[in-house]
Amino acid sequence: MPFLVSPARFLIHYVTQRPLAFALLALLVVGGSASAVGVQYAMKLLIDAMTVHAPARGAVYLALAAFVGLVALENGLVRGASMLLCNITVKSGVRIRLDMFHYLTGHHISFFQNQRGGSLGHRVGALTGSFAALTHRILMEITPPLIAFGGALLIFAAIDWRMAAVITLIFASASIGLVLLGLKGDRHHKAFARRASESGGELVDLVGNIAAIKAFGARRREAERLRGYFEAEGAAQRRGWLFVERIRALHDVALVVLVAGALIWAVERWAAGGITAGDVVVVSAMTFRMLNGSRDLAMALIDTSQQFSYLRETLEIVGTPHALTDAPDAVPLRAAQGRVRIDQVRFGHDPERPVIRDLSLDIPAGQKIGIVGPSGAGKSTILQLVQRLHDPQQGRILIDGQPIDRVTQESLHQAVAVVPQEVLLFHRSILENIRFARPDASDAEVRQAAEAAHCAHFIAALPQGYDTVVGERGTNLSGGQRQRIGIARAFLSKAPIVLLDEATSALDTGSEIEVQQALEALMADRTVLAVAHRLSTVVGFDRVLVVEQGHIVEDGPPLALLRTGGAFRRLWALQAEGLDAPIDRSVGMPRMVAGTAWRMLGLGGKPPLRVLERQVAG
Ligand SMILES: Nc1ncnc2c1ncn2[C@@H]1O[C@H](COP(=O)(O)OP(=O)(O)OP(=O)(O)O)[C@@H](O)[C@H]1O
Repeated sequence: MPFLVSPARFLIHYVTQRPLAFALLALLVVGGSASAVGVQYAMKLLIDAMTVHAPARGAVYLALAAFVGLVALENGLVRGASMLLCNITVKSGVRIRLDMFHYLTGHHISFFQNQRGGSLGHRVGALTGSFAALTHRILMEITPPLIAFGGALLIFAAIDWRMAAVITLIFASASIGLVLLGLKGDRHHKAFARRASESGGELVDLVGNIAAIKAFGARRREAERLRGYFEAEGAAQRRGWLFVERIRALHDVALVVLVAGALIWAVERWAAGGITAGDVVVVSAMTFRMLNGSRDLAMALIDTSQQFSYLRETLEIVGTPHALTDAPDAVPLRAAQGRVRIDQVRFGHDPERPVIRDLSLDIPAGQKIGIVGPSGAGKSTILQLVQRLHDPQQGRILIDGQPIDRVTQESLHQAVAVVPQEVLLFHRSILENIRFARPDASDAEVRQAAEAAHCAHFIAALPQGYDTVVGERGTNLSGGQRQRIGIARAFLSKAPIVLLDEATSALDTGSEIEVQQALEALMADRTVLAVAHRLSTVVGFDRVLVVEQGHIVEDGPPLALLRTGGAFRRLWALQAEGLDAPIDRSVGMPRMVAGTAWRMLGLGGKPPLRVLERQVAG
């Protein structure tokens, strides 16, 4: 979005979205301010009509009618402007936040990893606030005193040009002096904004980690830590606030002196017969109004400048160009079969230090591939590359013959279902959470997916069944239940390609059996790439890749690899030692996994661990 590059373009973009409304608003503001000037002049006419030697009732009532009429007009126009501004601000606020949500969610995943979620949310809200504040300041606080000043100048010039000149000088020097002084306080306001963002982010972080706070009995300790943030924010706020109050006080002193001076001068001129009593009233009223106006104008200008710098700072973060975009001629992916081809791919988060080196791989549609290897070898990165979460520095990836960087990211993500280790759930009902994978799915389809993913049983036991709200990030469900909801989503999505990233490694024995069964059902008829630490979970797959330092060091059917005694065999031997370990010593559930592997191998009867070992060892 090009308008995110500068505050001025941001403002202009949203003002020009509603040209008629803003034009009408400007008319109302100008009309209201001009009426306010007219009120002052009508007051002079009224006093003059009353203080001539033989007052004519008609002239007095005419002036009175003009005075009252203008007061009513001014108030009517100002109220109309306020109501219209309220309407525009609310509508623009909705639009800005939706635009920002759309833009933000287009950022690369690493953008969010480097930001605090709470702080980003705060900033999106603040953009709306800045737009509202700036339109209000410019239209309601800067325009009226400028028009009042122009009108007053005309009236003063009609009475005495010297007075007009003096008043101009006073108004201009008071406004400019205040703005210059006020801008010196900018550092206080910036410090306050920074502290407020820090303490807001800290609070969001704490609420997000409430389970850890309770688990470690850290409420008191964290409240003390939070006190530090709040007090620092409070001190910064006090410094900025008091700075503004000192400027206001200075202005008040100047105001008293200047109003008194103008009034004495006007009275002297009246005594000398130079001006009328009405002139005296209008001079004193307008001087007072203008000096007050100069303070309001200066404050509004200072605030506008602060809002601009805050807006600029926010846009620099939120408006960062997207790192990964759809190609201009991108078309939706037509993924019917789910064949995946990785062709000479080289990728590194830092291009100088590749994580994946010259990786080539052809996965026919429907094939199930297990990716194993030591930690940090690049296994998850391969899955990320297939989802186009990163673009390789060299080579390309194709799905059903279409390069994934030439298709829309949305269609790609719809063709690839991911079941991660930690399934992310929304604070919504189970039904909505499963349906998230395909919003147009009927209730019956959602239920079918849940049944296929072995969820139906535990959902039926929940208080409101499918309508049960799962709690923030699904905390009301167990890890295994969350995992099966993730699998139900993948079922519902009908994606021909499924990526499993350590989908079972965090589960206990009981959960793993259910999840494993759900996964087996999901994998049927789909192309599967599964990263697994537990080798037994991939022993029934068509093919296993052993990845080391971004290379494929072995590729073949798991049993054949086990017999040849290479890298997979070595990894297996290492884990097989754990198979005989007692359950409570083992991490997870080796015995159960071995059982699953036994079934996957199509071997009947009881899966004795040593027998399994011997079987795969040939
Ligand atoms: N966002 C990132 N920025 C920089 N380096 C990263 C990032 N994510 C991963 N890496 C690095 O890339 C390498 C491969 O990571 P990857 O997660 O693919 O390994 P893995 O084989 O899946 O490991 P594990 O089995 O421990 O999950 C690691 O050295 C890791 O530190």
